[in-house]
Amino acid sequence: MERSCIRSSKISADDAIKKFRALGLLDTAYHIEQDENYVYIPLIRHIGGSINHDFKPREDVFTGIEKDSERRGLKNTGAPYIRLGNSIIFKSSISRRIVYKYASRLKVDNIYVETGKIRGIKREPSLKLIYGSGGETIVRESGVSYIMDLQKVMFSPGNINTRSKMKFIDFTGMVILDMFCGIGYFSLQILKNSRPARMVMCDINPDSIHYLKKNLQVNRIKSKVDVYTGDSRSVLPVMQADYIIMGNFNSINFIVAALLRSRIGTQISMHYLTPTESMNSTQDVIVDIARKLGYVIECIENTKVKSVGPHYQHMNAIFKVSRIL
Ligand SMILES: C[S@@+](CC[C@H](N)C(=O)[O-])C[C@H]1O[C@@H](n2cnc3c(N)ncnc32)[C@H](O)[C@@H]1O
Repeated sequence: MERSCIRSSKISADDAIKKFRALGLLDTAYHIEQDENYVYIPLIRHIGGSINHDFKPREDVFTGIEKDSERRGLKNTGAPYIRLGNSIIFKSSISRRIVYKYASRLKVDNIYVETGKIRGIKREPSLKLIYGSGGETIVRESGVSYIMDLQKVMFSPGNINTRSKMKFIDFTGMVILDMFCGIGYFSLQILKNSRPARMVMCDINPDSIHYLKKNLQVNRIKSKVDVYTGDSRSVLPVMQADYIIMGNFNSINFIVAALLRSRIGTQISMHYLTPTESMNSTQDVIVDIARKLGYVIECIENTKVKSVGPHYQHMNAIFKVSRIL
């Protein structure tokens, strides 16, 4: 259905959505949509700079299912779920008798229910398959296909902006180290859009490495890549990287391994979890830790990725090594 909307670049979409929600202009009856380059934010009316876009109404799925289910006296319709490619994940249990309706209306192959938290350092999801045969899910995002088994490896839809941001940076000719590569969340965007001289990738979860290798093939990556399975503090080779990606909430515990593989000018993109009240100061603590280890680093960017629960923030800071003492 044609609606007014603001077309935003992926990098600024989060801020724009927040702004229009705060102004009461976001039309929540429609899905926010995206294509290769832009995010389309539905608005309740025309404003300066808005354009028309064909949106899918949110109610389609729910109204139909709710009507059917009410007639049959069934509960938990309209339960929150997230969609990842050809699969959906319900946050809480749902009557098995209406599950197939979601499958047919949303045209998905697999339906899972979250049974607990993401487990351990390998970040293994706790998902129960309640519809379909499971196995591989394919998520297409910003021109990259991510293949994975959602019961074996995690995929955070909330990190979309940080992943797609990678495609706007030119990494041509650089040596990149991805210390927690997973299935290639960040590095596939880089490899698809730039031609680094070398990409060294590591993850401790063998299932992630299995899907990473598959994703490198499916996305026809031609650059030189070296893949390591194990703890990035112990299995990584001696090297000097131009850019280091640390996509792990505990990256602070890996700072020695990262600094040892840096040189003057290296940029380190570090993800970390911090209490909300420290979200603008934790980066200074990291600078101090590096200093004590003999590395002068400066924080050149510190951005919020997403809120994690009511009191914590997932942040991404970029540090530049300016001196080695
Ligand atoms: C939070 S996940 C990455 C999520 C991802 N950034 C996204 O966008 O969805 C962190 C990854 O670090 C890996 N990991 C944890 N400890 C590790 C270690 N010591 N060495 C290497 N990889 C590790 C996990 O297996 C997991 O794949």
